Amino acid sequence: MKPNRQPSPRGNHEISLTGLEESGRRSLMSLILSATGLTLGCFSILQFLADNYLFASFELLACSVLLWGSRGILQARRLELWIYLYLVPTFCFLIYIILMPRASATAFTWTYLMPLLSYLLLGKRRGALLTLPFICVAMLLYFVRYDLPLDAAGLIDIGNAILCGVLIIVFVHLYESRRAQAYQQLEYQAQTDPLTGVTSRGSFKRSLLRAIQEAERSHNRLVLVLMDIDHFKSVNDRWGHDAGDHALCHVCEQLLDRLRVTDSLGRLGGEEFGLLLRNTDNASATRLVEQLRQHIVDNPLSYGGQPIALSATFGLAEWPTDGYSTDELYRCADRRLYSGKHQGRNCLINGADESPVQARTAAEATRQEP
Ligand SMILES: Nc1nc2c(ncn2[C@@H]2O[C@H](COP(=O)(O)OP(=O)(O)OP(=O)(O)O)[C@@H](O)[C@H]2O)c(=O)[nH]1
Repeated sequence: MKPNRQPSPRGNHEISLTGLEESGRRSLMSLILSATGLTLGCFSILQFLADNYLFASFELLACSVLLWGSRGILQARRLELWIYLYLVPTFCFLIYIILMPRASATAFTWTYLMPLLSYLLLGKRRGALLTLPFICVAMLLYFVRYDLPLDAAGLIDIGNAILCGVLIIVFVHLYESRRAQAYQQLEYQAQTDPLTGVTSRGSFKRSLLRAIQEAERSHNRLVLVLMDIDHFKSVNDRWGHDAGDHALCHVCEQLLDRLRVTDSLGRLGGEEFGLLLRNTDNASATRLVEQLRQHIVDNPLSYGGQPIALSATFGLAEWPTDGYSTDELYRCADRRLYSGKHQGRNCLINGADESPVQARTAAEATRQEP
């Protein structure tokens, strides 16, 4: 029943990846920076007590930078770059504490943080790519540094260290795969109207905002069209709610058949839809919407072998002529849509005089007749 095709790319998936997922990563990164900063703060006190002043001062400095960064990262522009700038020096430092002159024999346990941090902050693929070389080097250096005997006790020590590291990597890899899948599903559900499969209201409005921002930069025009199916209540009343649901999907299919891949279609609620037509002006959009309107009329829904006639009314607003902000543009298209409803439905209103395009076209044709 769902239309299986949406014009693509819709822009919304991009938004989601840098939206839901990124905001999660951002707050996680902030938390990790605070935790690392506080840990280093504690260690700097211990280093001071151990008269290791140089190291203590370095840790205190790093602690201040990290605590400051934990706030800054919430607004930072290039999140991924900052993640690498945090992870690579941290991993180098974790390796260094295995090698430093008076290092504790248990210092290598810190290397187990590597897979956790990189998978959580970079995801599965990039997390694995960053972790593996660092953890291999760390293990190698540890074994060289401590020269473990190859008797039973030494082999058990080596086995413990390696097995624990491998298990952490496997678990974190599995966890991150599941988490990424769950995020994708969540994003899809948040962006998609479950009945028709077209973009949801929230996602459509975000697309409109982004399209306006892009149009501001590129000095292109764009058109917002609001569409409402006519007398939809009587479809439900006469044929039943299931027929109404089929009618909604059917209309979406008719629209998607004709839209360009750069256009977007969203369900704004009930039987009202929004069309976002990028890089186009009022005149070209009017031609397209007229075709869409006619296409819906010409293709009634076949339900249980019976044809159900459908039609829709459209209100069109062009950016920036009819409104500059999303709200202004939306209000203008909405006013025209309801003006079309009052003027008899099954029509398109595209201009300030608020008369249906069809009526004007027919009047012009009559005037041109000899
Ligand atoms: N089947 C079905 N009906 C829905 C859905 N969402 C809203 N509706 C129905 O859509 C109908 C909308 O009715 P009205 O707002 O009166 O609009 P209309 O009958 O289309 O009249 P006009 O818009 O003035 O042409 C209501 O009966 C809602 O119950 C849905 O998801 N499925």
